[in-house]
Amino acid sequence: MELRISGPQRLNGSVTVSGAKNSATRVLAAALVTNGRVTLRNFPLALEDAKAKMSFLSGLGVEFEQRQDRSELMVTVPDLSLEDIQSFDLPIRTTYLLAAGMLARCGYARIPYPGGCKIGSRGYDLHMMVWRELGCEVEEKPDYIEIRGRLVGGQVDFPMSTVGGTENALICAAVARGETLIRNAYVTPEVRDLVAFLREMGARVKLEGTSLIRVEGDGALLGDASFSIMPDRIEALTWIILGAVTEGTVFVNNVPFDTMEVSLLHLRDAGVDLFANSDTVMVSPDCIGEHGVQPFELATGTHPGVISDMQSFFAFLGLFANGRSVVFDYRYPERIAYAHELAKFAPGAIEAEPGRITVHGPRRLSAAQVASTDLRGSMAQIMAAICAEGESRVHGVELALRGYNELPKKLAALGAEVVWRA
Ligand SMILES: CC(=O)N[C@H]1[C@@H](OP(=O)(O)OP(=O)(O)OC[C@H]2O[C@@H](n3ccc(=O)[nH]c3=O)[C@H](O)[C@@H]2O)O[C@H](CO)[C@@H](O)[C@@H]1O
Ligand SMILES: C=C(OP(=O)(O)O)C(=O)O
Repeated sequence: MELRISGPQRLNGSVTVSGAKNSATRVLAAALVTNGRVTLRNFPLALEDAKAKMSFLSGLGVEFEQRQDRSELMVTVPDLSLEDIQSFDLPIRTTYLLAAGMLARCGYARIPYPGGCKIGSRGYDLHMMVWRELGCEVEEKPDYIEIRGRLVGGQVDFPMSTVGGTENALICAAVARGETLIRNAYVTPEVRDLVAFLREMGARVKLEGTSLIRVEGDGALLGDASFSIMPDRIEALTWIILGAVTEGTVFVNNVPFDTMEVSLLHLRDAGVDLFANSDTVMVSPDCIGEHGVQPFELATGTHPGVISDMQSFFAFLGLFANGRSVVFDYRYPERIAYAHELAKFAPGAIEAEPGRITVHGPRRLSAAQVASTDLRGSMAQIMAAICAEGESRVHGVELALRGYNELPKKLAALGAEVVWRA
């Protein structure tokens, strides 16, 4: 899918941040461990990653009911049928989170190999470690990973900060028989959301500090739950940065400030002074002082710092800064393919090498034809096209739709004139 955009465009209007992709898609998998009915509010129903997971789960017999107008999703899980899975083609990252529900219901699981954005090495050995530590056997088959056994409590020691590993261990432990201790857990805001959801279903999860989690399970499925997905901090930052540089007045609603403090601090340090109340940010030309956006240097890494998924938006902001900005990414040093595409809007302004992107600003952007390489990179390219002089084409924007709920509607609400081509 291609997006054609004639710029530069000044954006005005208001946009409401949706439920977080990196919570909703996890909570959806965790809903498999209930024998009750789950109602998910603030659920990003149009998100491609959520739709892909729902479609796979429908094939296993999971029943969904949607209320589009209220962003609600009702989930009921009758018995799962794993023998008839026709295709294991599910190109999203968190397939491994489906294992807990399958194991708890069927005594075995068959899950697609984890996909997701191609942003460098993304192993899954720690997931296999989780299943094994909790009493199961794991076999890598040609088309899927098979896990067999009954989940029993155990001790999971992570050798590194892993979001996915922590989530997997949590969901498995919630339906395992006995106590599970998760050490060196990595508790991000989205992981906290998952913990809150598991508790809502009746799981006994105790956080001791931020890196030790104790889960008490009795080997049974959990109960009913009604839960509201947290707003997406990455989406919030996207609209704030876009609003700040397009010289209109943009209101961003439903901003989860407490989950993105460091990112907002970096924006302020760069001279972008936001107007904010309890959950709304207003950005207008007045937010940027008379000396313009200031160059900055920052490193993405683990929470509460700037996470890697926000990297491309800071690189984009660097194009408007008065001088040389540097963005380091220690977690995903190979996450630079998009930067080569972004550079086409300002030849010579961006140097990308593994782990480090240098941006020489300020630059007037000119139209370009670019290819999406990953979700956040695709969105940064759309932002650049809105700011660039002339008609740009961004190819492969289905990657952006993986992570931005109702993107066409939101761009239209901000007055962006864009043409979507299949
Ligand atoms: C710590 C971190 O920054 N996590 C990010 C990671 O989460 P995601 O959950 O995808 O990845 P993890 O946090 O689990 O993994 C972080 C690192 O550990 C490695 N690893 C992980 C699991 C495993 O079994 N073996 C293994 O080697 C990965 O290759 C990766 O380099 O990507 C997401 C999408 O960009 C981001 O939203 C998360 O903020
Ligand atoms: C890379 C991302 O997601 P995933 O882990 O689903 O590929 C992201 O959300 O930016």
